[in-house]
Amino acid sequence: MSTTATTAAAAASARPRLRWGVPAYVVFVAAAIVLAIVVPKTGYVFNISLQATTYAIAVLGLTIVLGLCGQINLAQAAFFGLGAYAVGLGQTEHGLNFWVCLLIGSGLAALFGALLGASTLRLGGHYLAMVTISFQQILTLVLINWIPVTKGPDGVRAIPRPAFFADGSSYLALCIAVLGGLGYLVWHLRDTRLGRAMRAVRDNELAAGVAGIDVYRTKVTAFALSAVLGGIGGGLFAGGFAYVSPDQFSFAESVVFLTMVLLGGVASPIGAVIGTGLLILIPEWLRFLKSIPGLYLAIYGAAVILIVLFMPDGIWGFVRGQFDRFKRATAPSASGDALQLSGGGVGTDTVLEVRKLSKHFGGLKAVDEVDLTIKRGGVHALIGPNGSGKTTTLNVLSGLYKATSGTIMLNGQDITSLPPHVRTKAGLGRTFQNIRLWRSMTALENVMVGAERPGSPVGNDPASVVARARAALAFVDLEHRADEVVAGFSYGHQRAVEIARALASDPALLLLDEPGAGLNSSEKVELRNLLKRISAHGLTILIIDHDMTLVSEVAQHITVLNFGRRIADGHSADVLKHPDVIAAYLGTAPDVAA
Ligand SMILES: Nc1ncnc2c1ncn2[C@@H]1O[C@H](COP(=O)(O)OP(=O)(O)OP(=O)(O)O)[C@@H](O)[C@H]1O
Repeated sequence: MSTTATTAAAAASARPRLRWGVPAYVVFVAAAIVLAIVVPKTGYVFNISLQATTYAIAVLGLTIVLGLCGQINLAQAAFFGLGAYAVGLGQTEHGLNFWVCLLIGSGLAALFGALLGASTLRLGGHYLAMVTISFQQILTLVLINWIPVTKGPDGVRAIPRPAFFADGSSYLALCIAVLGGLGYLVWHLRDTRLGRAMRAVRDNELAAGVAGIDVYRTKVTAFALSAVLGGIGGGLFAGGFAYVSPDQFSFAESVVFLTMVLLGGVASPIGAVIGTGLLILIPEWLRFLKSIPGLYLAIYGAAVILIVLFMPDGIWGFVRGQFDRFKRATAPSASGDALQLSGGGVGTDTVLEVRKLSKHFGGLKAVDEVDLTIKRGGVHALIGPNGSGKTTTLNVLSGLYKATSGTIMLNGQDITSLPPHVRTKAGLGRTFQNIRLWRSMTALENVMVGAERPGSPVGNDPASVVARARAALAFVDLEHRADEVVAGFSYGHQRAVEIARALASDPALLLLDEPGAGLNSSEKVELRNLLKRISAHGLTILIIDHDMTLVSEVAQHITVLNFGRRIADGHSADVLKHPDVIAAYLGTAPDVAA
């Protein structure tokens, strides 16, 4: 996803919830419905209004898949078409009820949306865009060529509207009500567990997986939801215009949908509605120029380019930015509760048992038959010179790399072949050498995702999740910055939020990859105190760090790697005096010992 879209999302994340927001929204939608019913409309105004309303529903879908989840979808017109043809053919050919057809159309769109989302298992970025374009083209070809079923290029005519909404005004009012309802749901989706998971996937997929989010399922869900909205919009479109044909659902229309959401602002459903309205109205406003060949298109194109150029976050992103400048800071609320860390519960005194773990990259043995036993409680350090295999070991432990061979047992459970989010559920928490926060989200939202991991002690109760996240932030002395977007935090504070996110998940074992890297001396003192506090709460830590002062102060046990092999293991004081360790750190070739 683009940086600008992320910035827009950041601005949206930072906004305080307005108490008058919901009533104002309801009044606005109600007013639009009343207008649709009472104001007499010519056929022209009706057509424009109906097109804008049904298109806006489909564009809302893009707010989910692109705005929230960061996945490109260039097939929204195909889902729109699926809904439209289901309503058209279902009623005219099969005598089905309008609502049943709308349901079938949305269901079909959801199914194909999920299938398209399934391709994200292997594809992303440009390749994903190509897959969505291919799907769009296939659907267009099917609509044109499968004549016995789709009626081909002639399209489907005389599509009826549902009873009670047969006249234009009431049908338009129905469409506005559906748009209003769906817009409300999409607006609130971002603050649900699923919405936070989508935003986490958008901002940093790797961190999302390690925080316990099923990244793949989240993307598939985003695609399916987006497609459902496309299907509903298309179904209502078909009923409204009574006629559908393949050219209405071509790739060009998918590009129009995408332009609409980018123009209005991808981060918000309001942006989707604004973008849709404008892209439908601008050509109408410029209609008088059509007598001069080419001029109309040139001005239309220039207007869109100028808006995108000067408002990179879309029109609504720009407007929000102006409002946010005058926004008063909200007073942080206190959690009241101290963070509870169970330390992984009871069981054997061994938290992690690693046997003959290897990770090879081609001919390079980055980790070579390493044994590691971590006892419950206390701090265990994994040290070694640059390139000795420490981070690779952590990546294999947390499931980011597949082990070449060996076994990993966490609390007696074999986790060797589990995906990252399932290992997190099993009790692993971790931070990264290069901080991986979700930068457009607030500190609180980042930590809430940690608290929401599957199997977490707070379950699904939103109030408990917030309370635990606040308690975790208080633990790292950052509760006063809970509602700020983390992109503006200092390096030290970002590290602390990352640790709070891992703590909130109540892990059995906390893996910290060079938490001291990049910190100044006072931040290092704070880090040392924090590690001691965590350890005092009974949570077991495996830490990688190059700062031997920090390691010797906090760790009771040290394992040393060199060239991917374990060269020493034991109590800190003994290991730091070990001749092989001294040789490895001074650059002398070691005698490898088990
Ligand atoms: N994805 C990868 N593909 C190929 N080689 C890799 C990959 N990741 C790590 N390596 C190699 O594996 C070896 C161990 O790297 P690793 O990052 O685990 O070392 P490290 O001990 O963490 O080093 P540092 O202290 O500098 O972070 C290095 O030679 C590195 O180049």
